[in-house]
Amino acid sequence: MKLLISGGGTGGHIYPALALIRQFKQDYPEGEVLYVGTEKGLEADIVTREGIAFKTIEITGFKRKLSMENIKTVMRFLKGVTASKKIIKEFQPDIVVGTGGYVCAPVVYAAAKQKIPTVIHEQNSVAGLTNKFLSRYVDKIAIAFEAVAKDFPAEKVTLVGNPRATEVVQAENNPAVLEEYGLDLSKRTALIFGGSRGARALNEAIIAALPELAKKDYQVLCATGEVHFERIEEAAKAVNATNVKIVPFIYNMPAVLKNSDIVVSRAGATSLAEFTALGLPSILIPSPYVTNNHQEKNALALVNAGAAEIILEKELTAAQLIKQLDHCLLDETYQNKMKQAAKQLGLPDAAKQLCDLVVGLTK
Ligand SMILES: CC(=O)N[C@H]1[C@@H](OP(=O)(O)OP(=O)(O)OC[C@H]2O[C@@H](n3ccc(=O)[nH]c3=O)[C@H](O)[C@@H]2O)O[C@H](CO)[C@@H](O)[C@@H]1O
Repeated sequence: MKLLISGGGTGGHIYPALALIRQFKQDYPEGEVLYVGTEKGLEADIVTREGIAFKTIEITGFKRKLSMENIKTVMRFLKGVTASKKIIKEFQPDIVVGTGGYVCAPVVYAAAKQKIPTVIHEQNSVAGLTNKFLSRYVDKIAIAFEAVAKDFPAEKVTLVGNPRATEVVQAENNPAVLEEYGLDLSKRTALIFGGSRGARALNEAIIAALPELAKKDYQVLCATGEVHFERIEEAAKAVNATNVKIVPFIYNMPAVLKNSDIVVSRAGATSLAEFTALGLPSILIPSPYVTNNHQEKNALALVNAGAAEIILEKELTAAQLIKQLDHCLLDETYQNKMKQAAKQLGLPDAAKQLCDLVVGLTK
């Protein structure tokens, strides 16, 4: 059986694809997989590290405003469809899956036009532009939040959750993983990251919080994203914050998540699926720069259940961040309540459900 999968731009679309691939390989050891992404997206780094066959096409996303750029984007989309058809012809997939991000638009569209069974996975509580476009052409739409069902044709929709949830739950627990980052295993640990590419506002708050954080008896691991890394690392050194470790990106996130006590992050859907699957308390700072403010909606699903706290970006200050961090980390009863509430929301068998849905279409 041959699975062609496409999705990318950011980690939130890539990691669910990788989790599906892992499940597929487990269930069908003879199966073949090809991943199609772009050269510029994070997938070019993340997918190739996993040793998965990887091909690229050239494509850019639509701007919301009418512009010359969009005319070029339409041209690139059509070129992308042609390139995808070529890849499909060579690989001869039995099924094609898209996990979001603009790269999967031409790939999944080309497959659907060639009558190959197609599935898209929507991670968010609001449909992304690419998935909305593709929903007309695909056979099935797998979703992770009940609330997004209304954005799609009802007869195509199945609730499966996010396959990355399964992956983090099944990942081997390595309690010593924090030592790789120079952290102390006996201390409580807060993990901080602004989605897969880092978030400027969160990074600025960290810089301002560093002098206070340096005095805490808990420790912090902060993934800044490539762009902001050096500046923050220097700021941590300047205040001698030895209990705060700064890295650009964490490649072994499942193990790190399993050994953190709390996480501070954006409210990307894949991250939230990980936190809830593991029963990990979180403080969420939704990105206000995303389609239909979907991260705030994602976040509120956790906040309303008592699994997370929220800080709106416009209210984010170093003092507010430290206040909430102290509360969640130091009040054990409260922390345990958050853990239980988070776990209740987790859908840890999502990868199996998605894989069965995908393979079921080929029969
Ligand atoms: C700005 C933007 O458009 N963001 C979207 C993007 O976010 P983004 O790509 O940030 O997505 P998520 O927060 O959902 O997922 C990030 C993924 O990257 C991993 N990770 C992150 C940092 C790191 O150092 N190492 C690492 O492995 C996380 O564990 C997670 O698996 O896709 C999500 C899922 O469709 C959407 O909900 C977000 O709104």
